[in-house]
Parts: sequence; C-alpha cells; structure tokens
Amino acid sequence: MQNNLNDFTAENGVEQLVGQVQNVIFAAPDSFYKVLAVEIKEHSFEFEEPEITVTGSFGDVQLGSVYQFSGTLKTHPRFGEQFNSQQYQRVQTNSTHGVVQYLSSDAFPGVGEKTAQKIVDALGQQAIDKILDNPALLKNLNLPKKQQETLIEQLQQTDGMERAIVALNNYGFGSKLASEVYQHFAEETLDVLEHDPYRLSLEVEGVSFQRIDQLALQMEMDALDERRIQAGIVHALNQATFENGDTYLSLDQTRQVAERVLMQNSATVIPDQQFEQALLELVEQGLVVADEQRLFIADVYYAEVQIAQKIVQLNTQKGGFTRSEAQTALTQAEKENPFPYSDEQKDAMLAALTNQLFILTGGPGTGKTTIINGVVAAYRILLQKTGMPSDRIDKGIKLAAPTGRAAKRLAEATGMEATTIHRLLGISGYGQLGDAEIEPLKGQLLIIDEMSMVDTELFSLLLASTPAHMQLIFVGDKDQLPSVGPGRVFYDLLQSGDLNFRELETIHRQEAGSTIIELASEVKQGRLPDDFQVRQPDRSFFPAHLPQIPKMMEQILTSWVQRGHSVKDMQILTPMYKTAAGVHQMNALAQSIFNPADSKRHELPGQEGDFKFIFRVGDKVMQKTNDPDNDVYNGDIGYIKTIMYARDVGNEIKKDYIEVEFDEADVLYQRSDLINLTLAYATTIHKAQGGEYSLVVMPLVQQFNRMLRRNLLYTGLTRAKDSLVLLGEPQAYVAAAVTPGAKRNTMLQIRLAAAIDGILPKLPDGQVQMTVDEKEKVSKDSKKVATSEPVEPELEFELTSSVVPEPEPAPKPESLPAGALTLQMVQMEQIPYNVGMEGVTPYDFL
Ligand SMILES: Nc1ncnc2c1ncn2[C@@H]1O[C@H](COP(=O)(O)OP(=O)(O)OP(=O)(O)O)[C@@H](O)[C@H]1O
Repeated sequence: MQNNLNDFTAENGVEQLVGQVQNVIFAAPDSFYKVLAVEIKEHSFEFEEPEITVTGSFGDVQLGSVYQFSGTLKTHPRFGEQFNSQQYQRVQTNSTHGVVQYLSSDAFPGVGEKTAQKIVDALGQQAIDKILDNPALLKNLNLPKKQQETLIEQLQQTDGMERAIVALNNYGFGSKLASEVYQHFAEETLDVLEHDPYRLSLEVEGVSFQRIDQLALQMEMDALDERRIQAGIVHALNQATFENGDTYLSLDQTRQVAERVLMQNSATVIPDQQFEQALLELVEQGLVVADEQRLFIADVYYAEVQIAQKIVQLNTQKGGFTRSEAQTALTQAEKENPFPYSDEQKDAMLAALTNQLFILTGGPGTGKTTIINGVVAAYRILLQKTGMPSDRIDKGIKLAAPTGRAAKRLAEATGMEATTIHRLLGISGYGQLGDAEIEPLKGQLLIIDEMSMVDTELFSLLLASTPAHMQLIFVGDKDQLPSVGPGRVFYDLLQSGDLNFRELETIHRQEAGSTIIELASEVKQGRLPDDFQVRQPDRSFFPAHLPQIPKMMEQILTSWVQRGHSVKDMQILTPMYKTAAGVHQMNALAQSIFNPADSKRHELPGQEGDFKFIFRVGDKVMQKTNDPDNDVYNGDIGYIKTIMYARDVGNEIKKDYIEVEFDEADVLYQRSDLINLTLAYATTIHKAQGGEYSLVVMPLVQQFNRMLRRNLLYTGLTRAKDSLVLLGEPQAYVAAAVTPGAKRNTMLQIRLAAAIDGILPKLPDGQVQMTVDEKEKVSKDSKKVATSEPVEPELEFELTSSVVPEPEPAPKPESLPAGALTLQMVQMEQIPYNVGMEGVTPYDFL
C-alpha cells in the first residue's frame, strides 16, 4: 500500500481514507456522481463503524477493489456521516484479489473461490510463481490430489497467461473478459495493455472505450494521442451503429459525439486538425469508410452495399415456375386448405411462387401464416411434378426466423421444421458476425419470418450464403419496431418500391369480439379508438399515475394467479428498465407474487446494471446475448430448473451454478455467466419482439417520454394473443400513438436505387462476404491472375463545427388526429387521480 498507517494522517485539513468498494448505492445517470458503500481499511479521522458512505465524482469504480480517497467527513442532515471525496485513486497492492479471482476462474476446473483463497492465504500474492517454482508447496495445504494436479498442470501449461490475467483482473477486468483479452493478444497482452491500451477497446468485443480511456489516462497517456482520438471516433460510430441502430453518422455528428465521448474523462479539447488526421488514419486502415459526408463502421458499410447488390440481382430473376404452373398448383393447394384463399392472398402467393425474391408485409391476422403454408404446399406440388423425391423436397424447403422464440412459433404455425437464422447459417460462438465462416445453404426455397427483426449484418450474411438458384421469401410486419442491431432492413426493402412485394390489408382473424387487432390497426394509423378506455371482452384499460402502478400491477398479477393461470402465459411489457413501472421494479414485484422467497430453496445473486436481484428455482428468466454454442439466443425465455452451490453433494463441477430449461436445451450458468441471464416476468417491448403471449400487461406513463412511439406501442399490443391489460396515463398512450418511430440513418434505400442503376460503389477485395466455396474459388483464381488495384480511401470533408451538441430534442408528435385529441382531453378528467386504489378494481380483466 502506498500509505503506511503511521503516516496516514490528514494533510491541510484533507482527510484520507483507504477502503474496499462494497457497493455502488447510487450512480447519477448523467454525471459521474456516485454514492459508494466502502469497507474501511485505514482512515485518518475518527470513525467507529466498519463501513462508510463515500460520495463524489467517480469514473468506473470496480466493486471489490481498494481505493484511496482524499476529502472531508461531512454530516448529511438525513444520512448522517459521509466521506465526501475530492480525489481518489486505485490502490494496486490488493492484487491477492486478482490471484483469487484467477485461480477460481473457469481455467481451473474444480477449484472454487474458497480453495483459491486458501492457497493465496498460505502462499501470498506470489502464489502462482511459488507453485511454479516448487509444486510441492501445494501438498502442505491438504488439497485433494486431483486438485493439486489440475492446478500444477494448468499453471505450467498456461505459462505466462496467468500473469497477464492477474494483471487484467487487477485493472478491474472480470475473469471472462480478461481471458477474452488474453485469447486475442496472447503473450503480447501486457505489452499492449501498457503501451497501446486502446487496441483493447478496438479489437476485443466487450471492452468498453470508457474503461480503457480511464485506464490509459491514469497511466498518463496524452489526451491528444492520436490512438486515443481514433478509439473515441470508433466508439462514437459503434455507439450509433450498435446502440442506436444507425448505419452511419454524418461527419458533424461523428465529430460531436466523439468529442463528447473524449471529454468525459479529460477536459482537453481536440483540435479540428487532430480529429481530421485521426479520422483519415482510420479510413486508411480500413476501419471506417467515408462516403462523402457520411462515416460508417467498415463492416456495416460493406454489408449495406452487398445487400443492395444481391437483392437487386435476385429481384430481376424469375422464379423456377411459370404463372400458369403456379396457378394450377395453388388451386390444388387451396383444396386442402380449410377455407378458400382471398384474392389478396392468391395474388401474393402467385407473386411469391413466380419470383426469385418476394417480400410480404402485413399486420396480425392478415394471413401471413396462411400464405406461408399455401406457398409451401403449392411449392411441394410443383416440385413433385418435376419428379423430385418427397424427402428431397422436404429437405429443400427451409424456414427460419431471427430468434429461437420466433422460430418456434413459425414451426408451430406451419407444422414444419423451423430454425434460427444463426443456426441455419451454422454460426457458432460469440464472435463478430463479420468473422463468421459461412457455408452455402442447400435447398430450393427459403422463407424468413419476423423479418423486421433482422439487422443489416445478419441479413448480408444470410444473402451471402444463399446460392443463386434459391428462391427467397421474406415475411414480416413493417410497422413493428426495427431490429435491435444496425439498420431497418425490412422497412428499407419495402420502401424502395422497386422490389417484388405485397402488403396485406385485410384482417381475417374472426374470433368473436376480438378487439386487440382493431386497436393495433388504429394505432398503426396514429390514433386510439374512441372506446380505448371502455372494457372489451379481450382488453381493459386502468388509469393510473406512475406511483399507483406497482399496487395496481400487484392486483392484476394476484388475480391472474388466483384464477389458476400460469406465469408462462403472462408477460409484462414495459418500455424501459428504470422507474416504478420499469422492467426492474416490475420483475421484483412479479417475482414476489409468482415465486416468493422460501428459506429452503437455493438462491444466487443477479445484477443488471446497478439493479440487484436474486435468482430462485422456478424463476422465469431470459438469455441476454446470442449463444449459438448452447443454442440460446438473445431474448429466449426459460425457467430455472436447478440451483446448485459448490458445496452441494453431487455437484460435480464444484462451483455454484444455475441450470435453466429453455425450449431447445437446458443451459448451465456459472456465476461468471450470470451476466447473460436476467429475470423475465417483465421485459422491454424491444425484447418481446417475435414473442406472443396469452396475456400481455403493459404500463405506459408519461415518464417514458422519449420511448413513447407508435411502433413501440404497436409491437407491445400485438404480442397479446387472448387478453390485453393496459394501465397508466391515457395521454402517454395518445403520445405513443401519434409519434412516429425514431428515424435511423441508413443508406440501404439509396444503395438499392444505385444497384438498380448499376452505379453501386465497388467492394474492395477482402470485404466481399463470401461463402467457404466462393472463398476457395477466389483463392484458386487469384493464384492465376493478380487482381484488382488497391482502393484509395475516399475522404472529402470539411470540419464545420466543434460545438458539443444539444441532446436530441424530444420527438415531435405528428399533429393530433381530432379523435385522439378529444380522447386526451375528455378522458383525463375522468381519471381517479387521488382516489388511490379503492377507485380501481382491475380484478375482472378477462
Ligand atoms: N381467406 C381467409 N378466410 C378465412 N379465414 C382466414 C383467411 N385467411 C386467414 N384466415 C384465418 O385468419 C386467422 C389469421 O390468419 P394468419 O394466422 O394466417 O395471419 P397472420 O398474419 O399470420 O397472423 P399473426 O401475425 O397474428 O400470426 C387464422 O385463424 C386464419 O385461419
């Protein structure tokens, strides 16, 4: 430790405190202000308690790490004595923590945290070196023989790795991320970390720019170092692309966002010339593409160009069958169908059968599944006529969807096999899509459902793997939210107007009294029906302000349980994570009703952002990332089957774990994997895309402000199959209905037009997404002839502004339709704002 207890005294009235951060009690969303719970190790002032509250401005503080704080002890009128920190720094000496973390990581199967601590207690911070020098030391610790052997073998095998990982752990990297960093840089890890740290954020997914920036500045790297500015620019573009869904930023936007990002940790202003130079370098390196005043992450730029190229190529090809052949097959298929097809449906099916590429959009109940079934039936008939054996026909028809849940629904609706797009393409591992090895698909017909969820990168990969002869049908609902990932591919394809597509208008769902679909189609047109608040057989509305929502939700869920319904058929959908009506609070509430605490059952802690919760056996949970290796994908819902503690008899891996039962597979999560798992009684509406539930309960209040958009409300409503319970403020619903979805910067429509005119930008070699077969062919060809010239980076811009931008203005609602305005004014007067829950009885919502 830098300070010895003896000279640990206040200087010039500034007190000193060294302590280990136990918890971040509060973190301001828009500044670095935090309130920390700190276990005291040393202090220069009088204080009797073992723990103290520390307030101040802190960057990315690491739980469990030790910091030295300089500041003053203050008495807060409500919270009592607190340490107000003006300066802080991390104390590096507590590296035993890193060694324990490393030894108990997945690299040493069978070694848990307790054993790791025992080793470090006995051998100290240099434990690893000591064991490597003298393996016999482990014998004195009474560890089981098998454990000793594993430890020695692994340590010897990994040689320098442990030093790198321990160093990374001490810099605050968790074990999993630390090993990903090591896998990427291998023996160069420490060198890169110390001399070129921004490479970590540029090259390893999951290492944030902010974390590296704080680290680098602490290591006294120059705030104007070109590598820092480059990393800031890439971070700005990544944020726009992978968080906001844009495929590019304008030059001005990039400058503004990058500046904001770079100034979070240092007040140094980046001069225009240096920004420009850093950007030029990125373009020359091929990480960023500049197209006039637009800047793209290179992979996304190439993906858009490649999509346009392939789509236009396919769109000009006729399908394998003539119109009269298709017509005959359809007539035959119709005979097998329980009802005759409508003209609109027949027209769409004929277009699907006679074109190589066909796109279908329609709201719920308009007959999309009917068309998929009809096309498949007719397709079978057509192939049978060519003499193809029926097993080959079945294998040649592929159905897929972007998520496991959507694929399962597609399989149920069609009675055929359906899979995720990832699985169809054979993508495995967590790696970036751009690096995926893709196999060409086999078969004649490919139908993708829930196409609105497919993003630019995945779509480009999908197209790259479809052979020229394969017929493609893309089905979706253009009014739903766009993909979570970059772009709004489905919307752009339809909007281009030049492709073979049909939009279904007529609703066919006939169930008596079903008003959810009517509500959805009103919302689609930017208004709410006059009977919005009037109870219908399948939907109800309960007025409430934000503070009333938890109580009302409790009544709704309790009533659901009392009526003998299962949690499986119910889903709370809400726009955001925070607030009393957000995902976190709703989950905690629903868990207390559906799966309350029980001292006999095992529990493990979970955390999402700064929200802490617990996992219990029986909990409804959701996977948060794509994990093709385990066949679980972002948004998949499962139920906790088992929770095992390391000490439990029969626990073979000797580590705490949770086993979750998903539709496709059971998946095991050790503590370090729990970051990929969360409670799922409530989810965001975004995460619910592609899912369908018997009952949807949706709270909307004006506090959700920016999120209140038409496509969000529409997506939420259309997830309800039988019953819909809406609660909240009517004006929040009106605001959502009248406000169009957020705009995304995408270039796909322009690229499609350019591809049609034959003036698409040329893709440089190495950037064309190719299947394994194509790659082999190119590599053979390239041995014969030296090919294309290197492409000069294009960069043509002028810096116009260095002003930090104002936050994006709140979305402007379109002018209110007359009906909606009346509703807003009249209904608001009727809300029992002050009557509390007595005035509202949401018991009979079914
Ligand atoms: N032409 C028709 N005549 C009578 N009933 C029809 C017709 N077309 C579809 N239906 C019925 O309407 C309902 C909705 O059709 P379908 O499931 O194909 O729509 P969808 O667009 O796939 O709906 P969702 O997106 O909600 O799953 C089904 O019960 C279907 O049997």
